[in-house]
Amino acid sequence: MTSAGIRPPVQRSGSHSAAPLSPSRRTGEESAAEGPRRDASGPRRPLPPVAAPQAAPPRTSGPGRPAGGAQPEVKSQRPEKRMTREDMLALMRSGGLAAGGAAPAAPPAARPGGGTGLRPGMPGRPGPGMSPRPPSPPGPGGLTRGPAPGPGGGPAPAAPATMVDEEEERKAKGRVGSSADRAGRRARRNERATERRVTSPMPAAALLNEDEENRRGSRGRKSHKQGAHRLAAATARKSHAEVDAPVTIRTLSEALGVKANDILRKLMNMGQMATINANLDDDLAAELALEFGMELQVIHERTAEDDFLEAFAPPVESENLLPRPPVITILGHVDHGKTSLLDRIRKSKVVQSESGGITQHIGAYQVEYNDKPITFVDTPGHEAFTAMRARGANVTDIVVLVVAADDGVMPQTVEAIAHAKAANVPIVVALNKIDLPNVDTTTNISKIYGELAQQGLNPVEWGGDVEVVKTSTVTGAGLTDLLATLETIAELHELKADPTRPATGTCLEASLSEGRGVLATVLVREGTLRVGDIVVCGDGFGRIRALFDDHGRSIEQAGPSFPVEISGLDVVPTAGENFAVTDDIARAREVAETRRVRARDASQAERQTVTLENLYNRMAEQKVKSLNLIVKADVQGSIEAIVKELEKLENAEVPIRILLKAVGGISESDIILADASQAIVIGYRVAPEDRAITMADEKNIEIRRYDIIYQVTDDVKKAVEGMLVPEIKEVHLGRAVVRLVYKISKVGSVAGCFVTQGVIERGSKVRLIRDGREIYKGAIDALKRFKDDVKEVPQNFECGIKITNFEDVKTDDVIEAYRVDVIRRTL
Ligand SMILES: Nc1nc2c(ncn2[C@@H]2O[C@H](COP(=O)(O)OP(=O)(O)OP(=O)(O)O)[C@@H](O)[C@H]2O)c(=O)[nH]1
Repeated sequence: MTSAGIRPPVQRSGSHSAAPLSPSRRTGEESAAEGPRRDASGPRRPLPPVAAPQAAPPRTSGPGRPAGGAQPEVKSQRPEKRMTREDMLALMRSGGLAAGGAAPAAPPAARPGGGTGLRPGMPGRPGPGMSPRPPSPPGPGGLTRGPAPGPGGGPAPAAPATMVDEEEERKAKGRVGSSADRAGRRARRNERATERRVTSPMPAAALLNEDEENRRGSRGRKSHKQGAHRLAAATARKSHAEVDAPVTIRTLSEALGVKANDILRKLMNMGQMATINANLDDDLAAELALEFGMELQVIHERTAEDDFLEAFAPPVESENLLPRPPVITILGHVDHGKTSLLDRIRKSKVVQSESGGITQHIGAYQVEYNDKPITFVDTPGHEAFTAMRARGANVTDIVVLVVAADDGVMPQTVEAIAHAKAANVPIVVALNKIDLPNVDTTTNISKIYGELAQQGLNPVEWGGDVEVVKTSTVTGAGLTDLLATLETIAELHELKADPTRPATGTCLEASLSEGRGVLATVLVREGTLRVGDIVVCGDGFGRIRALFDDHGRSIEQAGPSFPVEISGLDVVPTAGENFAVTDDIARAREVAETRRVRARDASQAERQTVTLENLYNRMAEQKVKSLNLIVKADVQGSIEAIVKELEKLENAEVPIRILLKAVGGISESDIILADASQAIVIGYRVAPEDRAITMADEKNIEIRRYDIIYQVTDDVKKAVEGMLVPEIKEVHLGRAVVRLVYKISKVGSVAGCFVTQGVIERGSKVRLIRDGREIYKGAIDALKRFKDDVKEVPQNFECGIKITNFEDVKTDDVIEAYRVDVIRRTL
């Protein structure tokens, strides 16, 4: 098989929109998107002793605060500690509240007189207590006044910095000038800082920069540098990013503005290891981007094939859609009369103008019934039928299942049923050879009806929905009924196509003929194929030199559902390949050549198939919609027992489809069916044939062998449970009211908050409530207490909150924090 098999019809138009975050990698209760949270099952931890006022170091008016000194400003013994303006400055200084940012090593001096910088009633912010002050030199103790950071806060990591700082740092790195130069630069910076102090109505950020300069000593330079990168990443955050395909960790890191190491860490959390230059598939890249709060668009260069594949877009409802003939495939057990049935139908129902003996030229033909054509595809058996489907070419609208009345349902009948069911097409049973004298029309037929019903084909006569037509290819009995039934079913399905489009369809068979070159029998599905059309078929292309119908007559054009033989392709395509007409020979060549290259690559690439373990992922990716099983067992009794047990696992959300249940070893046919149907093969006390093992290896089909029934059901149950959409439970954490909003350049709006209830946790989800109405839903990007990143802030404490991608936060807004628990469901 080449990469040229039928592909999904609609292709991207220049770019590929990243898929939404797939739940595939978040099994159970783990979900990185939910951010850090407590164990859903465990009781909430007691609030940390963040605010123990007794423990608070005393505050002094100077930068250095000797331990145990007086604490004149703090009169209240309440656990509440209001965050002062200095605190907030320190908070911003520490990296503007960037997630993962860290506290600076040293804060500015504490404000004499204290003050509650976050108090809403503060006159004309900044008020007296917040009057801009030049930064003080760092001192021991810094702003660690009041409650120490909660246990979650931990030791302050490396300090982040602003983009400006990063720029300075960059300059500093390449510094070659004299100390005089540096002094000059510093003077200019101080000048700018003074200007800012004078003119800025909200000098916090300005102060931050200046103070950053001041406190940046040789010792702090390294940590600053680390912090600068971190902040650069954080501040560069946006809600949308674009990256060219193929995406690597490196290019993704650049596009998102986050460190490659952080991406690698996320990947590791997902259980995947990668190197910085490893290619990521688009979905994974998008998922990783979402982990950093960004939507990712992967830009793919548009190729000739992308344009070409647009031809396969499904027909749009339009006035051009006209009824088309049904395409029928005949399947059944060996010797039950498939060929005879086809011959008989053809001989008796060929177009009247046909004269003389009938020679079947191609593997498909049309007959007319009630002046309407019906197309029959003459495939050599259900394996070919399924192999074609495995290539994505589901050419059949209806299957006629031939069952000999003297023989009944046989192993290959069962297989044929499975293949037809897997193709999801209606089945009409032709109960053949009813002319045979040993066929008792009552006993034999009701026995066969029972066998059919056992296979899920309940005859209409028994109140089911499967039409069974009694036929004889010897007498011709029932053939007209069969055609009438097929016509009715086709009408019910309203099969339509647009004959005005450029033709597309499927290659049914192909060969190389001496003198005539490459000949391919194709079935037109949409549009009209004409002599002279430029065609790409699989990895071949060419201009159609001649068209022949199923009687070998040269024709000029062929419409929907019409089988024709074409000549003019440059290479022999494989049965099941698609074809499409294009108007540009250069593009046709380009597409064909690209496909040849891809075919070579694809043969080396690993196939993505379904296993019991990866079912959940595949389902989440919408690549699998049910659990498809093929059950082969030693005896009928085992099958019945397994099926009965599996029925107990039935549920509406994850249908279990047993495509085939049969006695006997696992054959190649089973593997082909599994391949085409994304099914898992279950062998109960049976072994696979050698060729089946080889094929299963080649196609990466999972064969699971058991000898105890409960092991089968246990495994299947686990798989079904894994496929159930997990329960999403929202857990309220706490509320905080916004008392003051700081706009910090390159960081954005930081809400100075007071926690009124519960606890606010870093990484929790939030709702922003204004005047009783929810106006935004998002997540906490950073949570600070004074200068420190903290894991959580309990009731009656102040904190700084930066909400991811939200700048419109206002005083008196309420921030409601919650977490989302993803609970794995069981049956
Ligand atoms: N009496 C009787 N014999 C039939 C009928 N249909 C087919 N046969 C005979 O059954 C035998 C097998 O018929 P085929 O048409 O070759 O069966 P098949 O299913 O195509 O067989 P394979 O191609 O080998 O899978 C032939 O000898 C036919 O003449 C029927 O309706 N009545």
